[in-house]
Amino acid sequence: MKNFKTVSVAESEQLIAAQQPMILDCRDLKDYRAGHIENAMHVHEQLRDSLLRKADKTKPLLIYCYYGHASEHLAEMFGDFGFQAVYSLAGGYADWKEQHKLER
Ligand SMILES: O=S(=O)([O-])[S-]
Repeated sequence: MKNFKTVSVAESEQLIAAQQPMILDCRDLKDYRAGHIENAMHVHEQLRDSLLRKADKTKPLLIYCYYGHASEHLAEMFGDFGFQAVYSLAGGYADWKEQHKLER
């Protein structure tokens, strides 16, 4: 059984507004620096490992990457470690940006 949920941009916005998840960006650092979802943290290996070991497993977690593939693997890993509410952004930052471009 899948231990995380895939969410659209619209669903992720609702999630952010309602539950203030921890937001993890697993793209390259330079791309994170060039722009990221507000309040997202860049996940490097060390942060990932320390979160897996020490973070509150009941706190929702929203993970995104470029197009929504890498984030699924990471989401699965957090799910395997017992995190209870893990979400992967379908379409990744590309979709997020596209959506926000259209709104402007
Ligand atoms: O970031 S990605 O795995 O979707 S290309």
